[in-house]
Formats: sequence, C-alpha cells, structure tokens
Amino acid sequence: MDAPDFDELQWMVQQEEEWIEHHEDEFSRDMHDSLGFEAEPSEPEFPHSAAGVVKVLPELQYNAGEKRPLSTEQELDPCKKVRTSDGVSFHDSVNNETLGKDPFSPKESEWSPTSPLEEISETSVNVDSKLPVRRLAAIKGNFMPITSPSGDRVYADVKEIEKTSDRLQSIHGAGRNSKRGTGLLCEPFEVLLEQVEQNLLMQTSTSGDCQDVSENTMTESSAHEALWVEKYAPKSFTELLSDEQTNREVLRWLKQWDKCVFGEKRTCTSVDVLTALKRHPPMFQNRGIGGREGHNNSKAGWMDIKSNSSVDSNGGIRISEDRPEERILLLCGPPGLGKTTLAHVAAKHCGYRVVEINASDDRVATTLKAKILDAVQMKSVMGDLRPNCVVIDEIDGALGGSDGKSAIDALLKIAYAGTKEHALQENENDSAFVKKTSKKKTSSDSALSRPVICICNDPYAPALRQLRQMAKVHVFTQPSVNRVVTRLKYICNSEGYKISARALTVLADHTECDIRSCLNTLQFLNKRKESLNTLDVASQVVGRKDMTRSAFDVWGEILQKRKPKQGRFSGSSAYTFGNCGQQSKELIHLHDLLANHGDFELTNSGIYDNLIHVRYQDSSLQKTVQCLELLGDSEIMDHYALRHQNFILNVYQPAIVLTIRNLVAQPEKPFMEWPKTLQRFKVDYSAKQDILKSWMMKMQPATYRNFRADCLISDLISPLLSILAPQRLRPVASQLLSQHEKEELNDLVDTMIAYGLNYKMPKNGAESFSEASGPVLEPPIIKLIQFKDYQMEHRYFSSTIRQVLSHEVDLEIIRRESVARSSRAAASTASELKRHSVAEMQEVDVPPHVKPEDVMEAAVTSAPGVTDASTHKSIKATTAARPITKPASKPTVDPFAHFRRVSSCNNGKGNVDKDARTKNALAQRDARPIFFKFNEGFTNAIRRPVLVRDLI
Ligand SMILES: Nc1ncnc2c1ncn2[C@@H]1O[C@H](COP(=O)(O)OP(=O)(O)OP(=O)(O)O)[C@@H](O)[C@H]1O
Repeated sequence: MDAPDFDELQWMVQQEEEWIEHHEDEFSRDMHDSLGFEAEPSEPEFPHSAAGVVKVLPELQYNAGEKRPLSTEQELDPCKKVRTSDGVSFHDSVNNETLGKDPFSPKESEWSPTSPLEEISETSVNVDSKLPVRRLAAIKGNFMPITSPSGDRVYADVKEIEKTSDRLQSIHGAGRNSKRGTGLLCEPFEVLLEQVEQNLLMQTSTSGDCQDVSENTMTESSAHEALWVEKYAPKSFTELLSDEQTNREVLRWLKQWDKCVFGEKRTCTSVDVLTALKRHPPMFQNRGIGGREGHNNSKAGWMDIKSNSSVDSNGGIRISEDRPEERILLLCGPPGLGKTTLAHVAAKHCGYRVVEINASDDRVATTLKAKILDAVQMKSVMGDLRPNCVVIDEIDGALGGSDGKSAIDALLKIAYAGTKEHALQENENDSAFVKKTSKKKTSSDSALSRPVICICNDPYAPALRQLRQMAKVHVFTQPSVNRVVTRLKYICNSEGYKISARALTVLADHTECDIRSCLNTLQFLNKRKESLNTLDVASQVVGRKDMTRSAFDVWGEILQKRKPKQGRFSGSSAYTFGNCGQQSKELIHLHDLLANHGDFELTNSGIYDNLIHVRYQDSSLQKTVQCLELLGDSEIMDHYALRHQNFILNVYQPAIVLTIRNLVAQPEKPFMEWPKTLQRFKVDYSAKQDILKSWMMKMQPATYRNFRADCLISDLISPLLSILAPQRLRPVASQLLSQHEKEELNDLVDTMIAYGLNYKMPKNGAESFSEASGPVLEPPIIKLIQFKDYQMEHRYFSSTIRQVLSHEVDLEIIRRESVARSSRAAASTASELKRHSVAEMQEVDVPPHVKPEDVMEAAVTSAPGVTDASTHKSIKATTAARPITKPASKPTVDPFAHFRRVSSCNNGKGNVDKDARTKNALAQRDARPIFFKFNEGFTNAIRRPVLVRDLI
C-alpha cells in the first residue's frame, strides 16, 4: 500500500476524530470488555480486541495480538465473562454454568463499526483495534507507539485511552458493590498496590531485611508525589516572579565576576536574556490578568537598563573591574518570593555551579567559615567543571564563634581579604591580630575569586549590620497578585486542576503572594479532590505562613490613616467578613496585624515615641492625655499578663491600640523613628535599682528596718536631702563652730552614719554635685529622684562644709569601730575570765545577799584586761580630735575589793595569778592595731597636732 500523502492524512485524522467523538461510549465499553473477559476463540467477528501489551495506567493492563491473552489474575479468576449474541454473561468455568449478564456490556447488535482508519489497520496489519489506535500517528495529539509481537506498529491516542480508563474506573467503582468484581481483579489495582506497600513496610519494620525493597517503594511513591514547588521551580528568567529590575541587577553583578572567574571580559548577558525574552515571550510574565501591567513593567525595565548603564557599541555593558566592588550580594525579602530561586537561576545562567550553604544549619562561625572557604577555593576536577557560586541562605541565622567573632565577620574577612576595607576592618577589630596574621599569610587572606550571594528575610537583623554596609543589597518586593495568579493558573492547568482565577486571587492575596504557600495549598487541595472555597480561605489551615510584619509597618498602620483602596482588604479578612463595610474591614485587618505581631511592648513604645510627630488637632491636649492613659493601661495589662503568665489578657491589647489610632491617626505619613525612650528608661531603671540596693546595704539595720524600698524613694529621699543640708551650719572648720553648731554637726554626722551616707570625691573627677565641684553624696541617692528635664530643688552645702562633713563622718565611723572592737575584745576576755572567776569564786565565801550575776559582772569589770587604762585610752585618743563635749563618766566603784582582799589573804598563789593577768592584758594592748586614715589633698585651715602616743 502506498503511503498516504499529507492531505489524505489530514482527512483521515479528521475522520478519526469525528468518529471518536461519536463512538466514545462504544470505546469505553470495548475497553471494558477487553479488560474484563476472554473473547471466545471461535467467535469470528470480534474486531475490537486490544493490540500489543500496553500499560497505560496501572489498572489498565491488557493483551492483544494473541488469541489467548490472559493474565495470571484472569486465569486465577474462575468467574469469567463470555460474550454471547445478546451481550456478555458471567461464566463459572469450574462448574461450567452461566451466572448472569453483565449489565455494562453491549449486545453484539449494538457493536459499532470501526473507524475508517481502523479498517485500514485491520485489513493491513490484522490488529484488533479495540483501542483508539491508528496505523499512522496523527499530526496533533499525544500518541503512544505500540508494537505487536509480530513487529507491527500502531499508535494509540493517549488522551482517548485516559478518557476511556476514567470511565472504566467509574464503572469499576459502581460494580465493586456487587458481590464479585466485574474486572479481572477483585480489588482495584491501586488498592492492591497500597496493600503490598503496607505489607512491605511492615515487614521492613519487623525484620529490617527488606530495606532495599522499602527504599525502592518509598522512592517510587515520593516520585509519584513530587511537590509542585519543586516540579514547577523556575528554570529560566522568564518563569521568575521577581521584578525584572532586580533580576537584571543580580545578573549584572554576577557578570562583573566574569573576568576574575572565567579570565575574560564578557558582555552582560542580561541583553541575551532580554533578547531571549523577546524571541520566546514568557507564558505568564508581564501579561498579568489584564495584560497591561506587565507590559508597562517590561518597558520600564528596558528604559532602566539603558539609562542606568553605559552600553558599548555591541549593546553589551562594559565592566571596568575584574570583580565587583561589593563582593557580596545580599538578597532580602519576605519568605517565598523566590530569592533563592533567582540566585540559582542567575548563577546557572552565568555558567556557575551553585553551592548552597544554609547558615542556620551551620551557625557556628568556624563551621560556616570552613564551608565557605571550601566552596570558594575548591574546584571540582571531575563531572561538573563549572566554577562555584556560593549561595548562603538564611545568613541572619549565623551565630558568633567561641573567639567572639561572628560567622558574618568570617565571611567579610574572606570576601574583602587584601582590600582597603579589609585592612580598615582589621584595624578596627584587632590591631594585634593583624600583626600576627600579616606575618603568616593564611590561605583565607587571598582575594575572593568566586561570587557569594547571601539571602535573608530581615535586612535589619542586628547580626547583618556590618554585612549590610559592605554588601550590595537588593530588597525583594512582593510581586503583583496578577502575576502570581497567572503563574498559578498555568501550573493548575498543567496539572489538570480546575480552579477559578478569583479563587487564585484570594489565595495569593491571603498568602501575600507567597508562591510556595499557594502551590502547596493547591497541591494539597488537588490531592484531596477539593476545590478552594473563596469564603473560607481565612479559615484554611493550609496556605498560612508567618504573616508578621515589621514594627515600622505596624506603627505606620496605626499612626497613618490610609485612603480606602479598592482591593486593599480583599484578603482573608475581607472574605471572612464579606458584607461588612470598608471601615470594619480595615479595623479587622489592623486587629489581625496587631495580633500577629504580638510584641505589644514594642508596639506601644513605638506609638509613644512617634506620637509626637503626628499632627492631630488637640488644643486642649485631651486626646494626648487619653492616649497616654491608654498606653499606661496597656502596659499594666502587659505586665500583669507576664507576671501571672495569663496571656489570655493579650487579646484585649489590639483593641487599646486601635482606640489610640482612632484618636490620632492622620492621612499624612508621620516621621517614624525607632523608639529609644523605653530602652533608656530600662537602663536608667536598672542603674537606679543598683543605687537603691547599695544604699540599703550601707544603711544601719536599725534605720533600714523602718522602711520599704519604695517608701525610701517616695517618702524619704526628698526630706532627707533637706535634713542633710541645715541652714545654720557655717562653712568653717569644726574648731571654729559654736557650741550649738557643733551639736548640729554631730547630729548631722549621726544622721549620715545612720543612713549610710557620706560625701566622697567623685571617682572620675568630672561629676559635680551642684554648681560647685567637690565631694558628692555617696551613694548618689539624689539620682533616685532626678528625672530627665526635671531637677528637684534642694539646698546644697558648699564644697568646704561637704569636706568637713566627710572628714567628721570618717572620724566618727573610725571611733565607733574602735569602740566596737574594744568592746568585742573585752567581751572575749570577759568570757575567758568568767571561767577563771567562777573557779575562784568557788573558793570564796560569798555573802548570801550578793547575787551570782553581780559577782560575775564584778569579776569581769575588775579584770586587768578591761580596765580603763586599756579601753578608755584609745577612746580618749580618738575623741581628742572630736570637739564634742563628752558625757561625764561615772566614778568606778570596785565592788570586789572585799573579795579580792579575802582571796589575797588566802595564799601566795594570788600574786602569781595577778602578774600573769597583767602580762596578758599588756600583751593584748600591744597586739591591738592602730587605725588611721590619710586623706590625700585634704587641707584644713586650722590644724591640731595629735601624738601617736595619745592614740595608743
Ligand atoms: N515562579 C515560580 N513558579 C513556581 N514556583 C516557584 C516560583 N518561584 C519560586 N518558586 C518555588 O517556591 C519555593 C520558594 O522559593 P524560594 O526558596 O526561592 O523563596 P525564598 O524567597 O528564598 O524563600 P525563603 O526566604 O523562605 O528561603 C521554591 O520551592 C521554588 O521552587
């Protein structure tokens, strides 16, 4: 037979399609029959048996070209279908009896004629064309070649086969309820496959011997369920969602490495890309749904590239350096916008092999540094020989190392080694380190020779401060909803998932154009054969992501009243509360925003600090007062919630902020700055807490026990400062003071000691107490009642009196310590003597009217170690300097004279003891140290000589 010419072929195809349309049902039934039963060999006219062994879908397995085509399952199945003149019946081959008719099989009289093409096939190759097969493949459509054992080839229309198999599936589903299945298998093939998989998994978990098998099964199933985000990951620039300007900038930066990496100066391939774009216009990009927006963008993009760069005669962009000035590229932006994807696509386009490092996984500086160095310096010698391009994802997750240097420092050191910046940075950081390393040049000191792209979400993360200054930063903006929807639509169409553009718009809006969330949601719904309910998007668990916005965004939304814009609140909130007005939608949107942000302390402090920049009408300051009260309430609630772990109270916080917004928000954009007041307040607060604590530690317990810490501040400090500066004290030396003044000075000294205060020279010398410099009150309790822009008015002593007072307080403290020490020594001696005296007293005849306690006291007082000579001498010496009238000392009476006489009369042993005691007392006196304090620079107009002899 001659080969048909083109026209003939087309005609045949047309005929074929028409025929298929008319006889779709017959096809399905025929297919069903071909799967379901064995044709009687004796039957001559059975034109529609399958040809070749075709595996179209797992459950579609049939034989053709053989007259005994049965599978093992069919042979195992004793219940077979037999075609008769009035249809198809089930036949029990064991008992050789007919069980009943197959309701789905056509009667022989209803069998349709074959298509013209099939007739050709039939006559020429003797193939039973039960399937929609052709002798020749048609020009359009997807055909599968099938070769029979005899070597004949036919083409099966895959679309038709799938249609038929779908119909068969439904028929099987309906028939499964009957007692016996209508197919060869009692269960559908997928069910059996699942059972086998489960069995295999169970066996693996119990024995572990079938590891290979299970791995294979897992791989198969995971391949079957490839994620759409991976399947449809952009491979070229035309599929990216990021804006063209950013794409071009990234590409241009990468091209600047060409000379360094490839050793040649190449022209920028962004031109190539754009040429490619022109040649093959992207399926979705720049068109949008309306087809207008993208066009404009693209035009603007062309303008930009020409205006921003110098273009040579070849249309390429000249690159002056062998590598870009900014050695690192930093891509920032919200998650799921395609930052990593852009880095991969651009690097591959420029001929690099991408080496991706996740800084969150290798947070430690040393590990990250080693990885970066490996990626930058190593070169593969086998396989992929392309140079590396390092992509460091989640760079904001990098941590500091044990040596105090962060991973970012290490990265910058690698990137800017040998440059001016590097030297500067090194000088700043550690000059000693530079000296050390300059002698011994490490490998990391050689200049960076491969591009490094860093990716992060928040460009303002504190860890990135240095990197931000030195890298080329590109901030990703959210793509337009239309572009995302077009891409989603394309993917859904490719997957055969029917979904309306409106639903996709809602989804894109809800996820803030996060393509990852959108695709995962759609795949999930597709898998469950569910459609996306536009009204329930907000309540969908899937598709949600971390929707938190930056603090600046939140403050902006609160303090600025935006004009209602169509579609602004078309997202989740709008659909959840479909019918409410624009204002309510805005409120709901703001409520969600605040609740998602969560950090109410930061929100409130930002509002507090920036409120001053908002120009709202408030002549009587009522609104301001109201706002401040609301902020106060919010803070109280926040503190309460934190203290009692009762976070349910936080649900009321957004309402407070929204009330403030209603009071002050204006259409103009206010100047916004990061709040510093709260931080300053916290620092001040902790400093004041320290002062208070140190004051309380120095205070005498007898004084301290009368006050609570808060009372000290609120009730005591202010009056105490007035008490500490009496009016009548003249600024003269203590010797020149009148008796009354001296008493007042003594009282003041006592008060200061009681409250643990004294005047001390400031440590740095710069601090001044008031206008005059000199000693300052220590602890500086005045700071506890000093506030910004508010000074408490108190009387201050002149510097001279403060010096005198300081001296007096020091002396008095020494005096009291001395007395205390003497009394302690006396007490210890007394306790020692007590034992001796008791022993002696046992030998003494004590009169019955004398109490034992009196005896004891007398023994202690009469002991030579505690006589006036030893104790009072030192007191006398120290008090000599103090111009205070001493209270008259009582005459000492020796009540033990009688006992002593008696005891001395007893025997000569008493003299020996007395000598020993005197010696002991003298030794104690000599062992006592002398304390004195020397104040450098202290001058007093009138001096008085004090002999050391007097002090001993
Ligand atoms: N245009 C696109 N079409 C289809 N899938 C895309 C597209 N752009 C990105 N994706 C897919 O979305 C996922 C997220 O992309 P990518 O990792 O680049 O985002 P990202 O901005 O780096 O997010 P993250 O900050 O969370 O790392 C990837 O799996 C990617 O394959």
